[in-house]
Parts: sequence; structure tokens; C-alpha cells
Amino acid sequence: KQIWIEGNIASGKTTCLEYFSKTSDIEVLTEPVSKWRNVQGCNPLGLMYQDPSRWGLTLQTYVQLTMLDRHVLPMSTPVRMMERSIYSAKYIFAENLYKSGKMPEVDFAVLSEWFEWIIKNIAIPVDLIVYLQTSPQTCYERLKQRCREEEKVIPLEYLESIHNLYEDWLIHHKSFEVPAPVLVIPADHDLKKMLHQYEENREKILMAHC
Ligand SMILES: Nc1ncnc2c1ncn2[C@@H]1O[C@H](COP(=O)(O)OP(=O)(O)O)[C@@H](O)[C@H]1O
Ligand SMILES: Nc1ccn([C@H]2C[C@H](O)[C@@H](COP(=O)(O)O)O2)c(=O)n1
Repeated sequence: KQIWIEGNIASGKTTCLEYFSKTSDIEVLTEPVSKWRNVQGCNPLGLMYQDPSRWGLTLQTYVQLTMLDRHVLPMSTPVRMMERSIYSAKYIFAENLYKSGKMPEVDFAVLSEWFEWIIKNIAIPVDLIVYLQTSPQTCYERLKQRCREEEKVIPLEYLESIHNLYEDWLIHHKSFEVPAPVLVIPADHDLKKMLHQYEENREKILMAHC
């Protein structure tokens, strides 16, 4: 079973995965953010936030590669939980850069052709998408608390745009293909309540049907 954990920036995806990583026979793959912050001594994540028009394609090309690398890793356990996917990289983050006028049309066209080629030619299995549904305000507060250097420039409006794209994709089914059933978990709650909800949904998640 392959399960993707999707949600806005700082919605609690890593915290959720940490919780499930304590269960035996589950492999947890977090997003390769450390690579996005340091590829051969360069920091495409930081560059993208400083100048999205110049560096958006650079970051998103690298995100696409590193997510694909995760997707094609052979499974070592019966269940794999993975933070985000090559799909949300394209449908949410690249889309947001393009729609907000920060990614030039030619960059978006090249990235899109790569993406289409990948999903047509390489199997990317998924059984369930778990969507941690938060308000942008909650993410904004958690983002500030986490205090990642590159993200200090993120305004609330950015999180609102990402939120709207997620909602259109996974809740309203208004934008792009959804490649698996979606389990929505309200995620504005404190940690104790979140862990309780994860426990309540454990079977649904690990059996990967909802
Ligand atoms: N339910 C929660 N209530 C309050 N803070 C939380 C909660 N879940 C996570 N956090 C904190 O919010 C920040 C972002 O969480 P994280 O799991 O890293 O999010 P993501 O992986 O989605 O970006 C971290 O500092 C984390 O400790
Ligand atoms: N395709 C992507 C994926 C992620 N990001 C950014 C957003 C955050 O600043 C960071 C990590 O995300 P988190 O795990 O904290 O939700 O990477 C991006 O720009 N493009």
C-alpha cells in the first residue's frame, strides 16, 4: 500500500509521519527538503523564495527529480507513507508559480512536458491520499514557530493560494486528476487531538481505503 500525505506548508505532515514511523512494517519517506536546500552547495529553495521568476523552474525541476526518485524506490515494507508527491509538486506548487505570474510561460511549458512524460511512462502507484486540511492562518502560525530561514519571507497570502489550489484539487475536484481516493483529516487541532485523530483513522489509512 502506498499512501501520500498531502497538505499546505507547515500543516503538520512531517509530524504525522513521525507518529506513524513508530509502527512496525511502515516505511516513511519525508520530503527531501534538505536536498532542496543544498544541492552541491547551492540552495534552490532559498533562491526561489528570493526571486521566484528567476529560480522557480530551477527549484521545481529539482523537486520533480527528487520526488520521482522517491516514487520509484523499491518498497521494503508492506506499507509506505510518503510526504507529498510529484503530483502536488506540479498541480500545486508549479501551478501556483505560473498562475501568480511568477513563472514564465516557457518555463511552465518545459516543466509541464517533463511532468506529462514522466506520468505517462513511469508507474507511480498510490492507494490513498491523506489530506491534512488546515486553515492558511494555522499554517502561518506553525510556519513562524518552525522558523525555517528560507521561509521567513512567506506572507499569509502565499499560504492562502496554496490552500485554494489544494482545495480545488482534492476537495472540489475542480482542477486536476486525483490519482487515488482522498481521506480528509481536519488538522487545525492541537497535537494531542491530532494524534488522537491519527489513531482513530489508523486502520483506514493503513488498509488504504476510505
Ligand atoms: N497539531 C499541531 N499543533 C501545533 N503545532 C504543530 C502541530 N503539528 C505540527 N506542529 C508544529 O508546526 C510546525 C510545522 O509542522 P510540520 O510537521 O513540520 O509541518 P509540515 O511537514 O507539513 O511542513 C512544526 O514546528 C511542528 O512542531
Ligand atoms: N513542489 C514544492 C514542494 C515544496 N515547496 C516548498 C514549500 C516549503 O517551503 C518547503 C517544504 O514544504 P513543507 O514540507 O514544509 O510543507 O518546500 C516548494 O516550493 N515546491
